[in-house]
Amino acid sequence: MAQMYFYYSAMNAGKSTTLLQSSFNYRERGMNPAIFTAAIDDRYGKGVVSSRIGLQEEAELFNVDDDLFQCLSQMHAETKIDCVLIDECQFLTKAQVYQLTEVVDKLHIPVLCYGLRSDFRGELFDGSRYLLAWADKLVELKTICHCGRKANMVIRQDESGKAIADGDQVEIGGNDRYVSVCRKHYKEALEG
Ligand SMILES: Nc1ncnc2c1ncn2[C@@H]1O[C@H](COP(=O)(O)OP(=O)(O)O)[C@@H](O)[C@H]1O
Ligand SMILES: Cc1cn([C@H]2C[C@H](O)[C@@H](COP(=O)(O)O)O2)c(=O)[nH]c1=O
Ligand SMILES: [Zn+2]
Repeated sequence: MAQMYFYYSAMNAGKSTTLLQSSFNYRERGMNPAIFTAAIDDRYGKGVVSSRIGLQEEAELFNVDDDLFQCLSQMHAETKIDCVLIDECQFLTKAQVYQLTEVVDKLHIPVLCYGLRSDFRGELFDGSRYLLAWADKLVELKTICHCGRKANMVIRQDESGKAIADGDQVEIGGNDRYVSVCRKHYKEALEG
């Protein structure tokens, strides 16, 4: 039976790498994965899933207004899709997470979503909120803080490296703007 998976972590934990490994795995068995990533995350150029380890693959883009059930139904009717892989799934809307559950329940295609659980303020992203609520399987991917503990929080830094407490939820960036840390060091960084 097809299921929906949410692979979540802080930044720099290997989410994109794991997605690209899954894609390779499907392809080497002669199957056809459909890969999507957020249009707003253009760090490596548009329409590509890219991991820090150097792997890359082309991807379809999702915008907040896209109906992913309609889009995937159409793609599946043209060429059979064996699984759906979504990177940066924290940027999905509530409606899109619902549409992806329809892909699982009506089209019987497994959907594997990869993304952040929480933002730099420790708040859930909308996509993550509904994936945590509706996914069949929740899988935590781990990265480590400078102290050796599991890093489950992310600090956003200013130009001088100081932790920022407030701001827009979405600000695209990489290791230059964000650092994954454990909860203890997250609190210490914000307390200054
Ligand atoms: N050259 C490298 N060789 C092996 N691992 C690397 C290399 N460069 C980065 N990494 C590791 O890759 C991981 C980040 O992978 P990535 O898929 O980009 O993460 P995420 O999508 O979760 O932000 C980190 O654990 C980092 O240490
Ligand atoms: C914590 C946090 C992150 N983002 C952005 C920054 C990146 O563009 C992505 C996450 O990238 P990953 O390495 O693939 O995990 O999300 C953001 O907009 N707001 C935040 O609070
Ligand atoms: Zn720590």
